[in-house]
Amino acid sequence: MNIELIKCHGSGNDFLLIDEMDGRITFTDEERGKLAITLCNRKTELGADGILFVLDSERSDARMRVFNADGSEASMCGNGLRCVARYVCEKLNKEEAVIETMKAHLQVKKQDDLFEDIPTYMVEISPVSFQLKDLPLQLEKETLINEPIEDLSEHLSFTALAVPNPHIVTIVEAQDIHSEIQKKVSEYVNGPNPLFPDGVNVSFVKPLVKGAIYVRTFERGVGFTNACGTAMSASSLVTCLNGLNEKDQFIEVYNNGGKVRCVVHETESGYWIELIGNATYVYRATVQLNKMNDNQFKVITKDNFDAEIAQYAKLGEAAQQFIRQYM
Ligand SMILES: N[C@@H](CCC[C@H](N)C(=O)O)C(=O)O
Repeated sequence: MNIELIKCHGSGNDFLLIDEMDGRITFTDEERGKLAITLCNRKTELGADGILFVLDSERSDARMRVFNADGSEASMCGNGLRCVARYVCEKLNKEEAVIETMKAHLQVKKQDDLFEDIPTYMVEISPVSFQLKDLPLQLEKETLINEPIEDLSEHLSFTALAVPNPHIVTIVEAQDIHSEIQKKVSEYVNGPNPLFPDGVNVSFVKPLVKGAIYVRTFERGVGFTNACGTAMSASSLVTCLNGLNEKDQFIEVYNNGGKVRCVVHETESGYWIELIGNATYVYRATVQLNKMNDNQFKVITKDNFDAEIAQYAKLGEAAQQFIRQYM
């Protein structure tokens, strides 16, 4: 079978986007997981952090399902949702839309370009929960806010939250960002362990100046990525709770793939976060897939979005220059 796909990224967190909306192509869940393992493999011509499947939705404009590179399905993906937002808005010729995800129907909206000629979208990150059962994190307490987790580290304090995929966030000094500790902690909580039966995304946050933070994330089901949208949203919220940033104000979130902008809101029903950033297309490809032969595949056509790639490289360089001043 032939599959048409778009390689895209949000802050260098890259995905293969496959449209199942028009019914010409559809997969079972088992096939989606296997496809993610095969096509996301970095040793192949494609390679990505995950696959975004775009499907029809009964209530919303479209539905997104996200599979990590290891074949596991995630309940949410912020950077991926921006790419899906662009794809769906352009397909339906709309400026805004609602996308169904595993646990919520979320607003997405085209924004003014974050940087010259960079297609930019806002996506809603919600619901947010601090209940440990929602991650899950198996500790004898209901929440964990700025507290050590004995098995992980003697000096780090973590906040656990689901947005709604699971995250732990710690605010650190530059030396912790550059040390091996994040890798050690992340591999522990994403391997067989008594605390996180489903694994967890692990973010180290370094405040840069008021209104600007740097976030590095080890993603469940992937490993270290250039950026993780839900993690940057969760981290922005945690910095507000710690008095480092303000609600309802822009927080510039720098990462190894560029930067996004978050705004934390609190309403009667809880917190939600605006995640604003690029939705960049890298190439459009046709892939010939042999399902009968272990998903072996061949890339038949590949058309690069050269102008978009070049423009994003400028944003990436400006972001890295900013980070270097403070780290
Ligand atoms: N990269 C994503 C999150 C993808 C899912 C995550 N690895 C998980 O398993 O929860 C993002 O941008 O939010």
